[in-house]
Amino acid sequence: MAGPGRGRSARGCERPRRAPPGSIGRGPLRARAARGMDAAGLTLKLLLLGDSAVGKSSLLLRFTDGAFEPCLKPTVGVDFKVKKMVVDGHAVQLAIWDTAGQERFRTLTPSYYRGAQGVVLVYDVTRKDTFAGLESWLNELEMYTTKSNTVKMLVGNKTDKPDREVERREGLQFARKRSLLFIETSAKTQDGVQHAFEELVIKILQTPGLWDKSTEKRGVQLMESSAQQNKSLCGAYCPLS
Ligand SMILES: Nc1nc2c(ncn2[C@@H]2O[C@H](COP(=O)(O)OP(=O)(O)OP(=O)(O)O)[C@@H](O)[C@H]2O)c(=O)[nH]1
Repeated sequence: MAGPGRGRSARGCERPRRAPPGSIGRGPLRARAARGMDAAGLTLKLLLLGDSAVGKSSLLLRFTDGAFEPCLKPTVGVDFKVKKMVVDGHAVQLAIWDTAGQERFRTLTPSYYRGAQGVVLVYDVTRKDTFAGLESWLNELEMYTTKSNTVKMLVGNKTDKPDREVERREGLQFARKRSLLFIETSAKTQDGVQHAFEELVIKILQTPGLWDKSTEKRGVQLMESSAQQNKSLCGAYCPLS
């Protein structure tokens, strides 16, 4: 059965994963938080969730660096990247958390979820088990999320591959049933990737109470030591100094 941490491996390559230039990478977190609002405007916390190897890190890499790596190793613990964008005239800074799909690498679960305004829930359209696992991820989300109105987007990834096991209409149906935004993507060809994050941010900005100043005090400092990852993950805001 699929679900948090139970997805089968679908990588087929073992080359070590390198952090791309400019990335905060999979090692120690190097970001420092300041205040909730800064010159870049508002900072929003987004999470990537889904079974192992569905392409969460690849979507993040494509979105933040415009790159794709055919051989990525599993995320261990948590990765974190920042991306600035202007959406509907609003300058926003996205603090995007990439979580490990494999259970054995998931050590900080409740902290990931705290204060997230948006969640990208990813499955692989060529692996039915990752689609079946969505319910477990939604249950986990319900258990740990601290905001009742967190915006959720369902993403069916790897549409470039020929061996599809989940049809678009199945994804759409599931998303409708669970009140999720929905889009299909390919991190490889970049199809739909920018659109997915833009739509999510637009919806967050349209949701009253999700990003207003009352949550500004939640900003915390992210330390350089990897040991600190356990203790000081972001709240609603994670601005960098
Ligand atoms: N063809 C194709 N391959 C992809 C796509 N997205 C990711 N991959 C490949 O799928 C494998 C797994 O991708 P990752 O991005 O590491 O998956 P993940 O969900 O972050 O995995 P965990 O870190 O274990 O949770 C990698 O070898 C990627 O290159 C895609 O859109 N198309």
